[in-house]
Amino acid sequence: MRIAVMGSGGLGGFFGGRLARGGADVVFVARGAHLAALRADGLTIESPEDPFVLPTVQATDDPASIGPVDIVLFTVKLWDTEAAARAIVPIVGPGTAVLSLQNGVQKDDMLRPILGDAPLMGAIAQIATTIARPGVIAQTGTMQRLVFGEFDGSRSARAERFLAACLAGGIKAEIATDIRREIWQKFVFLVGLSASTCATRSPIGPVRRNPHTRALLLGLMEEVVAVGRGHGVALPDGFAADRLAFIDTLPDGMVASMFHDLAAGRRLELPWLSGGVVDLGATVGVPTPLNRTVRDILVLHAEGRPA
Ligand SMILES: NC(=O)C1=CN([C@@H]2O[C@H](COP(=O)(O)OP(=O)(O)OC[C@H]3O[C@@H](n4cnc5c(N)ncnc54)[C@H](OP(=O)(O)O)[C@@H]3O)[C@@H](O)[C@H]2O)C=CC1
Ligand SMILES: CC(C)(CO)C(=O)C(=O)O
Repeated sequence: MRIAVMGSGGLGGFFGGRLARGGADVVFVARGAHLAALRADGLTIESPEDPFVLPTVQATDDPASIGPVDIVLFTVKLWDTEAAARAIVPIVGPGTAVLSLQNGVQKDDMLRPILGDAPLMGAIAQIATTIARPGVIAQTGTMQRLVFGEFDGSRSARAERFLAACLAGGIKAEIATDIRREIWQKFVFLVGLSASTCATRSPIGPVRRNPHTRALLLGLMEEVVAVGRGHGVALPDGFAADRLAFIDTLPDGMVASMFHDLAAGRRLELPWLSGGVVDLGATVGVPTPLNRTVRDILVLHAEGRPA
């Protein structure tokens, strides 16, 4: 199976590395010092449960040079989506599936005008990874799960083939029957975690223990559920409370990736997290005052600190 990883950072480097280890023919699209390191020294995955090194990998900054592929793992930050989507047009053939593992619920709608409906397969990733240094991806914790599926709910041959490639590489993967709901379910949790930890500048432990911030966390997630339902997604009753119970099982020091970006003065995916909740709420008349407040508190940091 020939796979291109469009954006070989924390997420793409980790899953692309495991797919290559499992025997897939993987080409990593990267740039700058990270690309130079991948070419010179291969890819290193630092992980508490399963570290490994691929001494040589195929890496390029020019997707057009790759030729048609079976799968594109689309793993750039959300602000790079349109440019990266245009760059992969030459490698998307009639049988190619494009899986955006990005966060948020608007990602596939951003890809659709550029790539069309047919290549898109829905997907979510549950993992915590980052580029530790050029050529090196670090995984925090041991959680790793990849869920994907066709938007029409069918169990397609291309999804089955990709599942087999994932399992061969040691990825905990599964095919979903309702991938849109899966994407929203992750969104509920992620918006709660990112908004509450970033707004309070605190990891999740203290947030969930204090009654005021606990209520804020629950309220943020309840708004996402209401917006999702407004958009026709069958999120179950009590789903926000269910996610709060899940959050109670996380380590005290857990934060969202947006917290790391905020702390480091990097650009934020805020417009597609709490900002996305506000925008999508407005289109269906669902009020989102808590997410609006978080967005408005953080918006001055959304472009990152000037260099
Ligand atoms: N990391 C994680 O644990 C998780 C991340 N996600 C989501 O996945 C997405 C990706 O996140 P993450 O992997 O952390 O981000 P990273 O910044 O680590 O990786 C993205 C990589 O793509 C590169 N890139 C962007 N555009 C191009 C281009 N045109 N050509 C070549 N390389 C390009 C970036 O390069 P440069 O640095 O030069 O911009 C960067 O190396 C986000 O939406 C995030 O929310 C979801 C679940 C977990
Ligand atoms: C919460 C987590 C780590 C789950 O994958 C995530 O997606 C993020 O912080 O961006």
